[in-house]
Amino acid sequence: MMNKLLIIGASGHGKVIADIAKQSGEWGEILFLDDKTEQLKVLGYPVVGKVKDTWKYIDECAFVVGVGANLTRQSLHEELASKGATLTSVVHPHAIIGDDVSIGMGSVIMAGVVINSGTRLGKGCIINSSSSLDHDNTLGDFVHVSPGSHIAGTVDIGDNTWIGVGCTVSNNVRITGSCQVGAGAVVVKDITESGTYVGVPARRVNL
Ligand SMILES: CC(=O)SCCNC(=O)CCNC(=O)[C@H](O)C(C)(C)COP(=O)(O)OP(=O)(O)OC[C@H]1O[C@@H](n2cnc3c(N)ncnc32)[C@H](O)[C@@H]1OP(=O)(O)O
Repeated sequence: MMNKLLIIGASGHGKVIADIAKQSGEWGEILFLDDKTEQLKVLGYPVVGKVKDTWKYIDECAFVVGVGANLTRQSLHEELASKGATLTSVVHPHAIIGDDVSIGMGSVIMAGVVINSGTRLGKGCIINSSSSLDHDNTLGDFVHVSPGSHIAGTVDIGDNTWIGVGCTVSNNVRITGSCQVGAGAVVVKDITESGTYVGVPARRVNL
């Protein structure tokens, strides 16, 4: 098994992934590729090049995309997959993951998360700090559940949907793909059309 982790993106989200990877104890070396930073090290880990340098590391590293924006994360993830890169998930040792939970490749599970049994996550998801997914949820690909959000049981969330910080989603609700659910929203009914939803109860807004 590879013991070098290469994180694409060295900004805030990438930095948190590096910290989780270190705490997991699973990686001997942690590296970044980043197109913007001029820093040689971030959080003490070397920035070894730009995203175009991926090919240099493809045989020796496992990869995870450390970009919060769902569509950008998806496109980088898919580019890596098409080049034959090994994509990996990163799970904080203080996340509680129940039995019969599946986590798609390239997903990141942060500190304080609880995921209960029967829940399925697609690839490239972010389950951010102190959020919870109760039993039998199904999340598509490249979903982001922001910090402190709570998703009750038997909820479906479609591809690329972003659940903002501090949201609540009631049980048995379906949220279609490509939605933004604003900070603090409470979703109590199915959301069947992509768009932005805010408030309590959550309603669609045209921003
Ligand atoms: C570790 C991390 O940091 S993970 C990232 C966590 N971040 C988040 O969860 C952020 C979630 N984002 C939001 O809630 C955003 O406000 C969005 C996506 C809903 C809307 O963003 P924008 O399109 O930039 O809207 P903007 O800020 O201009 O607000 C437009 C209007 O909607 C209102 N509004 C915006 N967000 C919300 C919200 N969550 N709930 C209620 N009203 C809202 C604003 O007050 C404003 O109203 P006004 O026109 O009467 O002044």
